[in-house]
Amino acid sequence: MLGIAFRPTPHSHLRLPSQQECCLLRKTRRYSSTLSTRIRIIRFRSDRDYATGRSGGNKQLYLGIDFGTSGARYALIDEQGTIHSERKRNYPKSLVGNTVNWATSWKETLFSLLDDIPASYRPYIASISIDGTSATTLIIDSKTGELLSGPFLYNESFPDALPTVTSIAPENHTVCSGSSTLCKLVSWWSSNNSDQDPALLMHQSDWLLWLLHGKFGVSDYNNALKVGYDPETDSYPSWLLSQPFSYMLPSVKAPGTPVGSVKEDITLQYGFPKDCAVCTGTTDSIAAFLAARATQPGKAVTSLGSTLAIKLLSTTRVDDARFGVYSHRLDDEWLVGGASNTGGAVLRQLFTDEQLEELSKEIDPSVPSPLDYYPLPKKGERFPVSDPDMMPRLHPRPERDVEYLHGIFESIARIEAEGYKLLKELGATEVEEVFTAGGGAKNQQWMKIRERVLGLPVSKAWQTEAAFGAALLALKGACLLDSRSV
Ligand SMILES: Nc1ncnc2c1ncn2[C@@H]1O[C@H](COP(=O)(O)OP(=O)(O)O)[C@@H](O)[C@H]1O
Ligand SMILES: O=C(CO)[C@H](O)[C@H](O)COP(=O)(O)O
Repeated sequence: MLGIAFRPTPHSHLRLPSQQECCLLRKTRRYSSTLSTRIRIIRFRSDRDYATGRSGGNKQLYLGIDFGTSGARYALIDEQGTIHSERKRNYPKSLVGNTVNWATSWKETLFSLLDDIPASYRPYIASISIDGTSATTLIIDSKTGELLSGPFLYNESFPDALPTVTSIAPENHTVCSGSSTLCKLVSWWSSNNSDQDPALLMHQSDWLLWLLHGKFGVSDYNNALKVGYDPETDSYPSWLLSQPFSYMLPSVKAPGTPVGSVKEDITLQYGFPKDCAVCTGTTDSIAAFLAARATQPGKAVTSLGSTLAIKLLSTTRVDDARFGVYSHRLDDEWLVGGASNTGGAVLRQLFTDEQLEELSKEIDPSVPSPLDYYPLPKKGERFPVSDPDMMPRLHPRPERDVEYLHGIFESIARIEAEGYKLLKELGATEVEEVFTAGGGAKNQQWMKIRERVLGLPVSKAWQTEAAFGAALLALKGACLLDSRSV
């Protein structure tokens, strides 16, 4: 599968603390391992710094890899946030019978992307992190690493497990949704617990990182949220630890925490430094939030990828499974939001990216569309309505495709607006500005439609690729390692 090659061009925007500043921060022990502190430091840099793209001349590079719904991409940055190389690959369709063998496809994509990194950069890669789709779950043999079951994808629903999950978890807990990781685990357990060697639950990014560092069962508190991990107490709750399958749960660290070095055979094959660190990851929509560099409560990021995931920085935590609302931890603040199944996947069923681009030019975003759809790629919705049986609504289809597309954009914008309205009603900090990430961020007409429907400033995020956010986690992990060695 040919990737789409980007020329390795330095983008001089993000001004991260230079090596010297990192050392100073560490020496004064003021340096917080929290990422929001790091992003705040970045934010307070003057625009002049960004404009001049001052390069620290730093040789160390940090690799972030984003495993989204339709494809994966990497970003290779330095401490100044300059992107030295980036590349995207769609997933090869590794079929087993008529079904896609996702684990093989992701593994092939991971090592193809490592192959894509220019060899001249590889000896300088100090650390790596990977983000993946949330609640995408694999059941692994904890002795051999063999895949016992799954992957169960982020939007797959297991209603058979809901009665058990709702009987053990607190009311309206995040796990009380058919697509939660815990429902996937309970569904598997109910039909496999008797005859399996010690099995282990891994999330997509945990598993991909394990391929690099070789240590079983390490996750992060963003990916572990939907299996029941409590990011506030930074522990699994007793109602979960008391379950017979609790031995399958991974250990949990903060995103961007060093787990180990890249395995020797991989460092030799690719020419990475022998101490290249592999750091815990996060979910794709949180990586997109990190990339957008929003650091004040009230700022939000909408990831317009195959799905529509919203993340609002809030001083208050809000969780309510009735509506698919949950709060992720971002160091000492909360990312409140949810993920709808609407979004780019529906668009891709109807139009090619080229058609989207051409038809969008004919849309007048200032004129509301009278068409009222609920665009879904198939049955099932997670947020702002949690209903595994909700059917797509994409009719009547007008004669002209441009009118149809306008109606779909407007309808997705209405779902986005409903999502932010719901978060406010549930007590989250009120949204005041929305940055846009993902493939949909390139569409100016859609951006204007969203701005009109949301009644808020809506703009393209400063970095629209989640891979950049994952690279920030790799940078955080490298700084943590340095601070331990000071
Ligand atoms: N010009 C465009 N306008 C709106 N949406 C677009 C445009 N180009 C691509 N997309 C959408 O972007 C999505 C891919 O975005 P991406 O962030 O790569 O998704 P993911 O990471 O979820 O796979 C596709 O579903 C596609 O429909
Ligand atoms: O829609 C998705 C795939 O792109 C994921 O669900 C997305 O990661 C949102 O989950 P979270 O809010 O936990 O990050």
